[in-house]
Amino acid sequence: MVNHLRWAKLGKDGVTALLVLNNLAKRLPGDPQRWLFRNASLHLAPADFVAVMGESGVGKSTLLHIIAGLDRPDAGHMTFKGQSLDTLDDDARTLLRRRYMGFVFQAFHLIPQLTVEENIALPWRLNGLPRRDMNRRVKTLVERLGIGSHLNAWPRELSGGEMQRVAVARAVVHRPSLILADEPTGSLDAESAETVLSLLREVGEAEAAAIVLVTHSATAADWAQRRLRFDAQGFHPL
Ligand SMILES: Nc1ncnc2c1ncn2[C@@H]1O[C@H](COP(=O)(O)OP(=O)(O)OP(=O)(O)O)[C@@H](O)[C@H]1O
Repeated sequence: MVNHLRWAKLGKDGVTALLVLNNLAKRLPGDPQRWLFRNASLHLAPADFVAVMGESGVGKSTLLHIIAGLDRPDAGHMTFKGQSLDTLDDDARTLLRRRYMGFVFQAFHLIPQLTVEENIALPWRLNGLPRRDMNRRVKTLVERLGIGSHLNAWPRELSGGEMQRVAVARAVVHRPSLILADEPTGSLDAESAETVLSLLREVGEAEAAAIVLVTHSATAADWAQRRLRFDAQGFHPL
């Protein structure tokens, strides 16, 4: 037990881990006799930027959901900021996710009843961060992402690429420690994709936030410091 905790807190180079996945496994949702993936082990330090590639359906989104506490593994262990996630209940996971994580969902998941500005500001408000700094933070992000003229629009009025950039702004607005981005450039042209990736990298550097970027794009993956392939046997260096 002591050894496990020591390993969880310190990487091989002695850097304190932000996130440690230790042999995570998940059964196939529709066929629990079979494994979707096994042996998923990963060590992320603050400011790490990792790209995860892999065939469609291997479980990359499922893995991100597990890291965020939106799904549970069927085996294995996880620690975040040195704390074991294995025994946390759903409320505690929600609090941890809200404060320390930012998630860019593949399907965006913007809230249709909120404007663009309200969607982006939501994590800021939910965390009770100082209101006086909120508008400036949102404005900086939307201008950087080229969606500044849509602040008062409803999500249904946006193109797919605009929705995706709103989702990116919402994922980073509260300066999370860990950004989980599921295909965050999938709906974007090359120039917008570059804007999004440079913003993610900049936020990562400024806040020492770690980034897990799931992508099918080799160009997008090139922005990361480390590239990994994910399959039914876990992670492999690319
Ligand atoms: N809620 C669910 N119910 C049933 N099956 C599911 C559910 N969620 C995911 N799956 C299945 O689990 C497998 C992994 O899905 P997942 O979305 O994690 O893969 P992925 O690697 O992210 O794929 P892609 O690259 O296409 O986004 C797929 O076979 C999918 O059909």
